[in-house]
Amino acid sequence: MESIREASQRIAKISAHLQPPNSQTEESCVLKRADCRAKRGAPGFKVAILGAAGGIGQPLAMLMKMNPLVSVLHLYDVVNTPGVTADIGHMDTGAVVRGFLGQPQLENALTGMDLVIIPAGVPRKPGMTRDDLFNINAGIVRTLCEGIAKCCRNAIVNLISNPVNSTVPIAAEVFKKAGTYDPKRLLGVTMLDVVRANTFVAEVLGLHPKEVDVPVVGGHAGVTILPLLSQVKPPSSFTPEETEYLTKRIQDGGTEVVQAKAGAGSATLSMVSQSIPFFIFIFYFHSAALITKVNYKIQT
Ligand SMILES: NC(=O)C1=CN([C@@H]2O[C@H](COP(=O)(O)OP(=O)(O)OC[C@H]3O[C@@H](n4cnc5c(N)ncnc54)[C@H](O)[C@@H]3O)[C@@H](O)[C@H]2O)C=CC1
Ligand SMILES: O=C([O-])CC(=O)C(=O)O
Repeated sequence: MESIREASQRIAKISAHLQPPNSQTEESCVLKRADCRAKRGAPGFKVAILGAAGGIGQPLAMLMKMNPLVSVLHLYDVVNTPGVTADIGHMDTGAVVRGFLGQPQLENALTGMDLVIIPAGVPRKPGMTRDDLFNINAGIVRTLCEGIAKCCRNAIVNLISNPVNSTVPIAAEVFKKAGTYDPKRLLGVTMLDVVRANTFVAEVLGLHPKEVDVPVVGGHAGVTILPLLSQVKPPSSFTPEETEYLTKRIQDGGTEVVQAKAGAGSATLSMVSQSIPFFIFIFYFHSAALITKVNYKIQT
């Protein structure tokens, strides 16, 4: 009869793929990556998501894996990246997916990246302002940006972690200290304010949201969010009541979701919904150098 030890070994071997020794499951595979006919280096952008196992990180990773402009996708988090990487990695789209778990793997996650997107950190709970997240998220963003300055100094950096009004300046200071700061390559992601503004204004005007374009300027917290209702396309006029309602709803949109989720986090799906158009915009208009690189790769 099979000993308990042998049975345990056999079960461990069969289920090895469920708990890869690290995010790269190479050790547990019969066929090594080097033996595969598909080689790396397909044309496209190399994208890292830091905080990839979270409420924003997971759907964002899925959409990035579906994006034909992305050739390599690195998923980094301090928890759960093996599972998310295995899941996303089974999608039958072109990008090569690799997972990285914990601080010791941060540098590998960042090396060679063209675009780094950061939703790492804690979301707020009902009763909190975004500023209440500062003490925790500032330190997280600082550490991640120090890694970026060291490992991919020319990458475009998109900060999602709140308070965006403060995490962007923190990142700027880290990059200035490292001598890598380029204001054109550091962006806070506030697209959600535009998404909400288009939705709410369209509702008031009785139009489809895709027919409406509402410019929103300023920051990403309460009264710093400034919808320019006088500049709405198509040109529209609003009653004082409509102006007050729209301004308040757009400015408090994040709080509306936080309260509705009742402690289970903040906006994730609406946040990610416009990410692909936003990041395609970034790919094309914020980095001529990257586009040149991709064109070059496609031609060779
Ligand atoms: N800019 C915007 O429009 C929006 C920003 N946010 C912000 O995005 C952030 C993330 O939100 P969710 O994804 O909902 O939160 P979440 O808690 O679901 O996910 C955050 C992820 O970050 C990871 N993390 C924590 N410390 C880390 C570290 N040192 N290195 C790498 N990863 C780390 C966590 O393990 C977790 O997987 C929050 O700060 C939230 O306020 C949320 C919605 C909209
Ligand atoms: O409000 C929050 O905490 C998350 C956020 O930034 C948003 O939904 O706009």
